[in-house]
Amino acid sequence: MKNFMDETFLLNTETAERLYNNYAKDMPIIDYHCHLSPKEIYENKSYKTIADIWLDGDHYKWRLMRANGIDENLITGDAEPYEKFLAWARTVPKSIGNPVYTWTHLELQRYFNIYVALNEDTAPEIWDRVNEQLNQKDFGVRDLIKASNVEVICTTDDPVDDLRYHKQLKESDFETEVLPSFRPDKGLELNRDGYQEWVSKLEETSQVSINSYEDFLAALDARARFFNEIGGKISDHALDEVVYEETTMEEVSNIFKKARSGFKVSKEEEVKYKSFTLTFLGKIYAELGWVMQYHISAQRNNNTKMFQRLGPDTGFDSMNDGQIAKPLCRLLDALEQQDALPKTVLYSLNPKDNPVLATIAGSFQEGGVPGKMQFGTAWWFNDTKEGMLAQMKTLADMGVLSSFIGMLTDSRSFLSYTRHEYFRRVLCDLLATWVENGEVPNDDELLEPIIKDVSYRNAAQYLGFRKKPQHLKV
Ligand SMILES: O=C(O)[C@@H](O)[C@H](O)[C@H](O)C(=O)CO
Repeated sequence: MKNFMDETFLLNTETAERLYNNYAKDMPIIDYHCHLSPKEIYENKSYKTIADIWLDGDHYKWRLMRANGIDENLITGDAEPYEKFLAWARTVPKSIGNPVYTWTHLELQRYFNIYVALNEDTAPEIWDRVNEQLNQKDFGVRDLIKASNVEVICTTDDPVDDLRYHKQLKESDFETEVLPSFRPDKGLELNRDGYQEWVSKLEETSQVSINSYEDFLAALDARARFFNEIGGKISDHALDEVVYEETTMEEVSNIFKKARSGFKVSKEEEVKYKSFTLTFLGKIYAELGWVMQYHISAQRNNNTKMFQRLGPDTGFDSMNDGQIAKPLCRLLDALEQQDALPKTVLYSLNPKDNPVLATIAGSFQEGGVPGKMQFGTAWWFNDTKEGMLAQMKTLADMGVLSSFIGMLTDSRSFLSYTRHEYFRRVLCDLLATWVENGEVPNDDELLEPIIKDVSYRNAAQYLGFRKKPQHLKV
């Protein structure tokens, strides 16, 4: 029997241990999608307690605590940090099998050198030992990022954001690149509250007077180029449902005018507006050489009472089960027909879509760009051992696993980089299984480059971070 989460954790054969320790373990991290605050990175925020860094914004933990019957006051309410930590310590042992159980202990091990299981009995000691370290001078978020060997962080940013902290970080001596991702969701949701205010902010930040849909597009273009100047290389869209209908600039201009006059537009009009706007944005991304990410099939903010109380991204979301294949293919094909399909990463929150996305990606690959179209890593409810295995097996079954750009944290916590270790262990154990079963030669000349590419080098190449010579040394 193995010891609890020892150095062979998730590595079930000597082959797996060799592959992970020799080729994955020490690779740098490129975290190309997360929700960390660039302000907190710039200010090198430090935390007083483990409750602050663990429980202040991580809705993965909040969901588990609710499922364990913990009162909301001890989750997002005004309970004392120590009481919230004890409530989490009561929840962790109940959550065996959940990745957050594993990540909790990986984080205790990797950042605080604590190798005991967290529960009510060990909580007081862990609270004291962790907080003592957090209050030392070299435990700011920049120290945590550096200790995690992170080379690039792509945050998620609204086009109307002034990116002041990205600019200041770029001018600072912080070695990790912190780059903005262009996330224009609020400009696509013209029937949602806040759309008019958002367009006004877009007008102000782009300095483009928006009196027509063409002006609106020009303003979006201006902001994308601003992001590009600051070093942005990636965009991101939440397509909770995928829609596409042929339309024209004239038709959508009239829809835009109707929306700007304060009227709700019909579902058909919304679809046409989104279709034309997404196609326009895709062309910009292609011209700038950016990567375009589509995060598909989230069903968000299901609990109205809690959405009104806590807002979005607070643990009340689920998978959507919409049909995505046809509209997604039509959207991508519209760009491809104009030779304007950018490098694209397709994620779905519903694993029923895994083979759909893997085969759609295969419909739009292009010579000269290995893995141009990516079936993206297991996302959100799927970034579990089984979810990662399912995604990589589907990709291997239907595409080229060795071109995969690998894992991201998608997190709001500065301790989440252990998710890359978790992923790399799952990857190496998967390849080792194929070797042990005789499906793949036990040949490190074959296996080493694949592991290093999927763990790090593909993301560096795909996102255009390859220019740093040290990238090529690993
Ligand atoms: O980018 C998204 O839409 C999601 O990742 C969302 O931010 C969600 O709250 C999340 O962080 C899941 O990991």
